[in-house]
Amino acid sequence: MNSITLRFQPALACAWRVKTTSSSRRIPALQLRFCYGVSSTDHQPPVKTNIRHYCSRMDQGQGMLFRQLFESVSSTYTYLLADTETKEAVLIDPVLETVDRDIKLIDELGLSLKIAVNTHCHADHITGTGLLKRRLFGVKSAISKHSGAAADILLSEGDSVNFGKHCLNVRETPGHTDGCMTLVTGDQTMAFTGDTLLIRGCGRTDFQQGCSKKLYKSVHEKIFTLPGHCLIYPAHDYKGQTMSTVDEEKKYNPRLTKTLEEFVDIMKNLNLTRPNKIDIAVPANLVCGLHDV
Ligand SMILES: N[C@@H](CCC(=O)N[C@@H](CSS)C(=O)NCC(=O)O)C(=O)O
Repeated sequence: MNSITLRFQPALACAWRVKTTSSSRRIPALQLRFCYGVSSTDHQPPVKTNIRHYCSRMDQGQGMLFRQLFESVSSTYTYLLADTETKEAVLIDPVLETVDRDIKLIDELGLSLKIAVNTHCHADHITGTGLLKRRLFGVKSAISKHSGAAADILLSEGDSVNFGKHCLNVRETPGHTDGCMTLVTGDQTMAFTGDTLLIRGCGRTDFQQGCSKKLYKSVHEKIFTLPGHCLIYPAHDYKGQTMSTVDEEKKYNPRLTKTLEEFVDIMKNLNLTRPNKIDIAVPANLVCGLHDV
């Protein structure tokens, strides 16, 4: 079992003492444009999303800061989690175009970003991980070892990503891709499901290493076995939904409440168009979103 503990790494601790504040860790670089727009999937009505920069939800009362951030072109959620005492932070699924926003927030909150983790090798947008590594001193990238992507930390089942007194435990949930993971907080109150489980939906299984049987098994064995009150935070939502719970999805998910055979049939007939950016996003994400990082 591989535990990525941030607090006690001597090399990093030394680096932090030299570079005392999070803003001093910044490396000035690219000016990125914010993109706002309209997003949709084929089978869902388009939703105008340009009024929402991000939504937020604060603190479970356990000394954990939590923010849900939104990128409106790819309808991607990025999640910022931090220990309110040590200020160590983790970012889940950052997007290239919103790196400036993320760095600004991290600075404003006085946090020190330690790990930028991707729940899988995304096909619809380029990850912000590489640029974050370039812009913020000491940030490590992380992704599943089954993703085939390069990163500083290659995660697998049972590993944990620690930030201060908090942690995210890795559950491998293949199906949308082979390297999909769900990250679960130590107290099992929050699960970051990537594209494995979406709110009242799930990730498509028609490209990369997609397999609907694997996805069904992953959801039923690794997510639906979490406590019913565990909050579900997906990597995308195309309808403005922000969160769900295990109990809700077990009851109301129109795909995953079906039998395996019915599910496979539903997934075969989604008829979704290929993501617009797939041909640039996948090769870029295999190298952390940027070459030479
Ligand atoms: N139109 C978007 C892509 C939308 C899409 O395919 N979303 C994926 C997750 S990102 S690879 C998905 O699994 N959707 C499942 C669903 O039921 O919508 C674009 O061009 O980027």
